[in-house]
Amino acid sequence: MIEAEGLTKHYGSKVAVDGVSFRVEPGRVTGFLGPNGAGKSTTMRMIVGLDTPTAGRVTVNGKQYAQLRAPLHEVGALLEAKAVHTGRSARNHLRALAATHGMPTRRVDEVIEMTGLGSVADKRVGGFSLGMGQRLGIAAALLGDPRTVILDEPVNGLDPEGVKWVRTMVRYLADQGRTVFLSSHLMSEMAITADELVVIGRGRIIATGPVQQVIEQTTSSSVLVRSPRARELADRIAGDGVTVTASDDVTLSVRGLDAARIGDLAAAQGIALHELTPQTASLEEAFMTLTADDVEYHSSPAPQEGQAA
Ligand SMILES: Nc1ncnc2c1ncn2[C@@H]1O[C@H](COP(=O)(O)OP(=O)(O)OP(=O)(O)O)[C@@H](O)[C@H]1O
Repeated sequence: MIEAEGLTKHYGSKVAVDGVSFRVEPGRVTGFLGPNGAGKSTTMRMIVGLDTPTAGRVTVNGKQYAQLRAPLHEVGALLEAKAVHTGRSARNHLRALAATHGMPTRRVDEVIEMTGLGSVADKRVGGFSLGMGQRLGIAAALLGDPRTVILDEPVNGLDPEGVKWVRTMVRYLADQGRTVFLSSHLMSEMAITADELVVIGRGRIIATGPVQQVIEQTTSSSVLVRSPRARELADRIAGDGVTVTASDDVTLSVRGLDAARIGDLAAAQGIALHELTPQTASLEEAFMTLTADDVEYHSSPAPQEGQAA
């Protein structure tokens, strides 16, 4: 279990993480989701003691990282998808890590097996593809058989097979009862991979909870309506809690009323409908809605939705 309380990090005048509180439970895959620069890496670095909080605290199984007696058995982390530039083989790289931390050599063979590195374990790490490098990073994170696994953007730059492998791996680790916390800036990926979400923007928590719940809370569905008397219909139904956007003379997008109610209201007015289609926002749209005000740099100004014509 990871618990953050009012966790804050300033770099000079820059507020990278701004009073975040959240819990990451064991036996679940928890996605840490946010746009670039949101504060994910900084938060993860604080969890494993690589950065010191300016305020607040974060604990793993009730203790701050520095207080853990055997940190590598408690927490394993893959923090940067950096290639290991070494002429060593993967096996020797892992053996060196294991020896440094007093772990048995047989554990190296186990993690090589777990991460599917068997066929390349004796090849030079310097020649590894990004995908193989990620597997090696995960193998290193798992060396201490940690109860908590933290992976920063583990699927970044991977091909579809590599992405699928990471997904299967984190599920396997969570099913073993471990706490699994992985970051991503991709909602679509997290929706498939994670059970729970912690969504962050500009250093602040925007949403937490089961994936489906976060999506439903964010996704405001609308109804596409076509009618030859669209403007008249818009005037009749727009009002408290109902937003009507006209894209042309015959087409409306209605929020705040379901399709059946719009159909009934139109029928009561004798207004013919040529189309009545519920629209559900995609996952990416839900994420964009969540983080719209929180991305550090907009590539272009966010479009404004117009009110009823
Ligand atoms: N060492 C540092 N010194 C100054 N500013 C930093 C430092 N590390 C991070 N920042 C800033 O803090 C903010 C949060 O960065 P962080 O890397 O934690 O975000 P992130 O969500 O992991 O994004 P990304 O996916 O782009 O890495 C950014 O504005 C970043 O520029």
